[in-house]
Amino acid sequence: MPLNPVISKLSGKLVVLASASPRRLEILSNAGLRFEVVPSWFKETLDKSLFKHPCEYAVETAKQKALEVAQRMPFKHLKTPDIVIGADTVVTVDGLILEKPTDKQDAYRMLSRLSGKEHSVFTGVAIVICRDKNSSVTDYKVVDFYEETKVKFAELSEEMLWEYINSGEPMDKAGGYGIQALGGMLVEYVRGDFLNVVGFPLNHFCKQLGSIFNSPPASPAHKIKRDCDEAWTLVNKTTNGDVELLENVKDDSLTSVQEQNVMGLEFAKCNRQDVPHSIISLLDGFKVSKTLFTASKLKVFDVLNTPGGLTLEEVAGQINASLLGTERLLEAAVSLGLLERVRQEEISVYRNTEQASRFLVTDSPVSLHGYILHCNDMVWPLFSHLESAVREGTSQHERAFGKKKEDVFQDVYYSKDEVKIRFMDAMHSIARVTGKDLATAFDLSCYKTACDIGGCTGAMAYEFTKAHPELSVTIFDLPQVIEMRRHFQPKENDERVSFVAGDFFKDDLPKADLYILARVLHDWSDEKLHVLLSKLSKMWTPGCGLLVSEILLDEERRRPSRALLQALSMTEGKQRSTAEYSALLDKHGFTLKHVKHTDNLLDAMLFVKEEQNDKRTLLGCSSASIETAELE
Ligand SMILES: Cc1cn([C@H]2C[C@H](O)[C@@H](COP(=O)(O)OP(=O)(O)OP(=O)(O)O)O2)c(=O)[nH]c1=O
Repeated sequence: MPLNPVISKLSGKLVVLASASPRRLEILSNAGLRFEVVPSWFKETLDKSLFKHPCEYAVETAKQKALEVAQRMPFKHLKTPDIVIGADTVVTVDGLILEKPTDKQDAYRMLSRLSGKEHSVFTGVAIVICRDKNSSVTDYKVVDFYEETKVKFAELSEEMLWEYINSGEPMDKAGGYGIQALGGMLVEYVRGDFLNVVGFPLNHFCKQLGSIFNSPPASPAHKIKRDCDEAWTLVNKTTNGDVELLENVKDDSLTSVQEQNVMGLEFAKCNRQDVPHSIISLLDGFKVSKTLFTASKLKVFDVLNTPGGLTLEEVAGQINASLLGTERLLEAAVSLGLLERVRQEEISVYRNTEQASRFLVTDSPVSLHGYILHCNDMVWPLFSHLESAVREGTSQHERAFGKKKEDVFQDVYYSKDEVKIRFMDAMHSIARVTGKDLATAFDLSCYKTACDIGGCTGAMAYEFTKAHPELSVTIFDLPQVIEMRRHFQPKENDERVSFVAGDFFKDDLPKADLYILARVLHDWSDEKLHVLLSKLSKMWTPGCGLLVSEILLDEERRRPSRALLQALSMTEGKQRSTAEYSALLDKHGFTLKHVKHTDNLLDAMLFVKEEQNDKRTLLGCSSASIETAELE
């Protein structure tokens, strides 16, 4: 009697392991599974930057490995497998994904990065179920999942490192080590499934097989909480009634994983059903935000922007704060992955993680510092009156800032220079982080002049001119904003960027081929927007385009929660879905042509006006770009 009844269900089926890994072969055959090995030819070259989380990268690679074998076998091996199993193991540390080292130097870089630290090992697994529909067509269903294990390395001396590298063991292993052999000596502790580190999460795999092959799940559906978004989208698209049970818990599982991820807390440990992990994370969310705000306000990330890092005493001295308070702040920031603590010559020093250096240091080109301070100084006080906002259905500016507000932009935010600059800095941060993605979201080669309405400091405009050498951009914003923009002079001077002062609700807009409305529409009610959109519509000439950038809600208005949370403190505007924006603009004759979900803070939509049937004249773009401009 095999230990796991599911394994026996596979007897008589052609099961294929799409992997050359001897470790996977050993783990699965030790479990009593009978299978053939057909190594995958899929090259592990997916663009890592396209994945929100390393687990998604590992899962997608595993899926591609398995599908490649499933599709090749009927032709090359002249038989169709029943099940193909693919897997991919990656090590993640400091926001980086480490795969197999390319050479000894690469192994050295990986291992010295892991030295003295805890890291995560993710194995993504894909189970492809193949069914011959007829002699020439095979139907594939994919179930995928991942497992995370935490591993802590001891401090490794140079001598140990090189001795281990010269043993040859690191070269075919993710992260450059093999925990099951000599590499085991480098490890202080392991949290989670050991076999997952070795390359295959056997326990989780058996549970998944149980779900697929009809045996009732070992416990209620929540068992699958650790699966990621991609996996269940696929299940949803491709599987039959058996797996719909899993699909039903999709939303719960996503909420749990996503919310925890957003807060920078550890990934859900969802094996325990009796602990409300996701609720605890939500409960702690405000502490997480405030830790980030405080560290940013005290310029901890600027102070730590030095190559070697600083001791606690040095940081406390530089930020002029108490030793105990600084220690608590730094330790909390370490736990959130914002800082790391390493031992150097018997003393502990703190240093920025790569993410912090990139996004939290004030003078980084993509710094979020300005936006973080805005959240601390302007949004936090509003949220502390959320209960009143909900009861009254009104903005809480008066309670939070002691000032009645008529027009949020002119009265509260822009009343003092210091406040103006802080607000502009927030917009400037967001524009710098999102600008490149928005500028390259669509083929804009047919436009020569653009007008960025409410373009603030011009940070977005500079990204557009950088991406499009033929384009000139005029920023149209309030006179006070244009006057204050001198505080945000760009490093390089670009003569193709100019500024015009005016109020987009009252004054004439500059003439342009392309209008840009980035992060403007959500701030206003439909009624107010009709004023702006009518004006835009009147100035419209054939060939013009309108690029709208916002956080786009899904059609059920459930995600991303970032948009809905932002709405809680909004004044008169609202967050909208793509269809809602489309309907709003449609009233003024604008037709949505293309939508781009950028995976950045803002998404993009491109609108045109179809006054005649001849799209070519209207868009003024080449026929090739017209085809790609069709709505997805
Ligand atoms: C971290 C770690 C990884 N590994 C191995 C597991 C995997 O075989 C390898 C990660 O590379 P993978 O690309 O996941 O797998 P692979 O190239 O060996 O095989 P295939 O692509 O054909 O499936 O690293 C260990 O053996 N021990 C360890 O401690």
